[in-house]
Formats: sequence, structure tokens, C-alpha cells
Amino acid sequence: MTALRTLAAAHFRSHRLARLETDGRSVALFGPNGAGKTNLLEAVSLLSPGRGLRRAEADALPRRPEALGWRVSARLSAPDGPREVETGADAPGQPRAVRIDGKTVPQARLASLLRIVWLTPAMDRLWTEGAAERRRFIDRAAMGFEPEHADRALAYEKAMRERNRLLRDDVRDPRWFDALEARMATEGAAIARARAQTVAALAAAQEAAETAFPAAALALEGDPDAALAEALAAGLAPEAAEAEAEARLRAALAEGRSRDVAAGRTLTGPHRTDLAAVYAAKGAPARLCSTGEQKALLISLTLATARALTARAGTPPLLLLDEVAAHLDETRRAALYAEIRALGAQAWMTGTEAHLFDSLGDEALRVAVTEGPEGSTLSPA
Ligand SMILES: Nc1ncnc2c1ncn2[C@@H]1O[C@H](COP(=O)(O)OP(=O)(O)OP(=O)(O)O)[C@@H](O)[C@H]1O
Repeated sequence: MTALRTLAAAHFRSHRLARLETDGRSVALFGPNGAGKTNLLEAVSLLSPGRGLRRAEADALPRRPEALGWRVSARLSAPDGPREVETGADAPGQPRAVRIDGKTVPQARLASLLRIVWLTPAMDRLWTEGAAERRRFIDRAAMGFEPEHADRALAYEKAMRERNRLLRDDVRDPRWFDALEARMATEGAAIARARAQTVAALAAAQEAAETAFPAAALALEGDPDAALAEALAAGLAPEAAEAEAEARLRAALAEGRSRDVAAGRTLTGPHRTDLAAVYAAKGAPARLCSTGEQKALLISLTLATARALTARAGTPPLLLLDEVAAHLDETRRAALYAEIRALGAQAWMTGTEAHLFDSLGDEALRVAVTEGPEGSTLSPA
């Protein structure tokens, strides 16, 4: 099992110096609004690549008013032994650095060290807001399965930005376009393939599970996704289907140049893909479901992601569940805790009331979070 044994957050958000020893158990953080509970979950989320569960700008993280550097460090127990991981910036505005076992490494390396799955109140709007959030949701899950997915997405975006610049500057050199589009097609087809495999893994994880939460049928909607699905349906092997999707994306990009010049940006590719979800038992699109149903679908998908990652990696991911327990009735809350137990995952959970975690017994370390003159204070109960 992979779990944080210690977590320390220094000069991070409302925490001046927070330190917690967990002995590997789940952690239930409770306390009043604004006490600093989510900040601590955000600190944990920064032990994965990217901007964390709030997608914060770098200058939001250092503790104010001092606004110096910040640091989050953890000791974790992993299947292959204990590891030390640390991230932070020495001064505001600096990109965060990552150290694993004392060595400075690229941020992307976090993806193969630690898998983290989170659910936050901001995600309640996942099905009703723009497609970018939904792509991010499926891409984060895909990254859990394939750490290289993060690098591919960056490489694709970089090539696309360069292509967009050519479009706007009205550069007509076809060789330049060819080279960038070849790169975009290679990365783009691999991105589509990884997303499709993630959707399939989530479907399988939902099918195999007995769960109190409703299943969501997911589908990817986009050009490379359709090309890949068609190639697979035609009986091509996975690699051949990916090659076919790559060839079609490359041709579509080349054909779309003059249209894209008019738009000033690239109008086809995996950056336009959307993720559709249907509340399976009702056949209703998630965006038309009630708030409570949407929340239940998200919990269901979060748990399915965790189950699928556990099956893949052999060890469960960390779960960060921000204000999830409060929205469930007692039966479903008990079901959530039972699923966390069955996964063997370390869950970091928040809630305003301590009693929300009563049925966890001593499976979770309870920590009161309060706001004091010196910043947020943690008191393990
Ligand atoms: N960079 C920062 N420096 C100091 N304080 C900060 C910083 N960023 C956020 N805060 C403070 O952190 C507090 C919010 O903490 P957090 O979101 O963790 O609360 P919470 O305990 O999860 O509350 P809720 O139950 O309302 O979700 C706010 O008071 C905010 O002003």
C-alpha cells in the first residue's frame, strides 16, 4: 500500500508549519469553514504533477502576508520501501521544484511515484461547464495509468502552439507545417488511445464492482477518438488502430490549414475532445441530472478510477475527498467508507463536523483543524 506516513507543509497557504504523522491510516480533517482543511489536501495534491487540486497560480501558494517560499514534504511508504518527496518554491513566483529522495527531478517524475485521485466541491460543475474541465478529468486518470500521458500532452500542446503561431503570422512554409503536424498527429493519436483505454478501464471497474453509487457510461467525443474507435471496430489491432488514427489526424490537420488560418487556431485534434457521461440506470445525460445525482456520479467515477488504478498498479492511489462525506446520507457515507476500506487506500477527507467520520472508527486518524493567530493549527484527536 502506498500511503503518506508524514506530511509537512511550511509557509503554505494558511499553514505556517503543519506537521502530521499518520501511521499509514486514512486522515479525517474536521474544523470550521476556512480553517485550512482544503489547504492541506491541496498540499498533498502537489505531490503529483501539475498545479494541484485548485489549479492554483504559483503566487497563491506562499503563506501571506510574508509571501516567502513554501514547501510541502512527505515520507511515504511505497511497495518498494520508504520514499521521501518534497516540493516547493524558494521565492514567490518561482516554478516549484521537486525532490525525490533528496535528488532534484523533473516534476513529471511524481506521476510514477505516487498516484493521487481527488474529488473537490469545484468538480460539482464538471458536467455543466466547458469541455476543458472534463478533458482534464480524464487526462488525470489517464496519467495514473500511463505516466507518459502527461509528457505527451505537453508535447502536443507545444507543437500546437507553434502551429497556431504560424497560422496567425500567416507563414506559408509547408515543411514547417508538415513537421509540426507530424508531431501533433503522433502525440495526438497516443493521447486519444490512452484516453480510450482509460474510459474502458473505468467502464470495466464499474461493471465489476458492487457499489451503492450509480454507474456512469462514459464516451469520448472528438475526431481522433472517432477515428480510433472506427479503426478498432474495423478489426485493426490496437497499434494499427493508433497508426490509422495518427494518419487521419495528420491528413485532417494538413487539410484544415486554410480553415485554421481564418480561425487563427487549430480546430481539430485531441484538444477539442469532450467526455460525455450518461447516468446509466436512467439513461440521462449527466449534465441534465440533479445536483445530488451528479455528485453521486462523480463519487462513483472517483472510486472506479481508484479501483482501476489499484488493479493496474497493484497498489491503491491516495484519495483526496474534499467535503464529500457531508453530502451523503448515512447509508451512502457508510458505503463510501466501506469502499475505501475494500480498496485499502489511504483517504484524506475533510468535513466541518467530526461526527461525519464516526463510522470510520479507528480506521482514520482524526485531526481537528483550527485557525489561530499563527495560522492553521492541527490537533490530532
Ligand atoms: N496564500 C495564503 N496565505 C495565507 N492564507 C491563505 C492563503 N491562501 C488561502 N488562505 C486562507 O486559507 C483559508 C481557507 O482555507 P481552506 O480552503 O483550507 O479552508 P477549509 O478548512 O477547507 O474551509 P471550508 O470548510 O470552508 O472548505 C482562508 O481563510 C484563506 O484566507
